Parts: sequence; structure tokens; C-alpha cells
Amino acid sequence: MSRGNVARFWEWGRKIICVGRNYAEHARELRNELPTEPVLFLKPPTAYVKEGSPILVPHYSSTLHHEVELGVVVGRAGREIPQTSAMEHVAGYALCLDMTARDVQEQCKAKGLPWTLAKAFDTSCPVSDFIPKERIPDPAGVELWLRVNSVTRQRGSTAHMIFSVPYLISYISRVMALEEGDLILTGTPKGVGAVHEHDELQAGIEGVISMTFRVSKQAAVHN
Ligand SMILES: O=C([O-])CC(=O)C(=O)O
Ligand SMILES: [Mg+2]
Repeated sequence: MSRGNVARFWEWGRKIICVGRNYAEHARELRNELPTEPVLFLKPPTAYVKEGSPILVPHYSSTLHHEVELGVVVGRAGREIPQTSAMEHVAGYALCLDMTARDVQEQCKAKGLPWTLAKAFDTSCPVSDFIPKERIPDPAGVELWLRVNSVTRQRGSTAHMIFSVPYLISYISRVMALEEGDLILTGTPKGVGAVHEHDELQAGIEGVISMTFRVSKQAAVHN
């Protein structure tokens, strides 16, 4: 079955693999230890949201945080990929937000539970249009920024990642097979913070792309 062009990766239904604590200053601002190995978690493809649709605050959270991140779109499947050929598996990039129910995440951490409720809810993965690989010759050389209601909250260079994109591809592919259309979120720089209903988020990769999203409240769930 043809899934069409990987440039519409969010329609493919593939997995979203997220890396946490990949910038020392962000690990410190949340009082986490620096990782000696990448911290991994997943979002389902139902987390995707594109410009024009709102980011929803989950009904069970009162502290929704923004995390701006560089996303890597996988263009070629592989397992146990060596670092030296890792970039051959990259089709391109996307600007991504790893929306996080921080209050719920803190509860999960305290109880030693997985982060699914905090990280994997609907609209927890806003993404930009696909950015072809040629437009970012070095994924360790881009500047990410995020503004809330025109106030800058996050600005950071991917040069400060603890684990590089080739390292992450190699590491992840030793845990789970990478497939065409998968997206890897590479972690957020410092400056994460809360957003509320009606806020406007603008994010960008300096000189490459920008995107705008609004925040809405999820309708109350009745059972
Ligand atoms: O929730 C966290 O702080 C971990 C994470 O996703 C990141 O560092 O990007
Ligand atoms: Mg993150």
C-alpha cells in the first residue's frame, strides 16, 4: 500500500519517538540528573496536530507546558544502524512541540509510573510542514525559538544537545526498528513553561520555518 510522500509523514500513522533531557540546562531547570544514556518515550500518531487546529489542554491537567524541539523524519527503515551511516536514514526535519502535562508528569515521576498521560494525549505533538534534508545541512547547527503571546520563552541551539542526531538514530534503532515516516523528537532546550486557553504559540527554526498554534480547552469528558 502506498502511503504517499513522506513529506506528509503525520498522515502515515507511524510512531513518534521522543528523547528527554537532551539539553543540560533543561535537565537542570526541572532538577533532573544529566542522563548517561538517552531517555526515551513515545507518542502515538493521534498526537499530531497541524497549524489551523488548536492545541488542547487535557481535561485532567492544569499545567500544560510547551517544549520546542527539532524533529527528525525517518526516510529509510533500519535496525542497529551504525552512527556513521545514520544520516542516510534521514529524509528531513520538522519543527515540533512536545506538549507536556507537567503536573501529571510530576505525579507520574513521584509514583514511578510511565509518562503516557503526561505526554501522549491528543494534540500533544504539534508539527510544522516537512523540511527537506538539504535545508538543514547540519542538525547540530540550528537555532530553535518559541514565543507565547509574542514574549520569547525558549531560544536555544541544537549545538547544545547532549546526544547528537546520528547517535540518537543509532541508539533508538538498537531498541526498536525505525520505519519510514517515523518522527524523532530530539529534546527541548531550557525555558519550558505553562500555556493557557487562548494563548498563541509561535515557534521557529531560525531562517528555516515558523508556525503558529492556539491553545483551547478540551471539552469535558463525561462517562
Ligand atoms: O519532559 C521532559 O522534561 C523531558 C523532555 O521531553 C525533554 O527534555 O524534551
Ligand atoms: Mg521533550
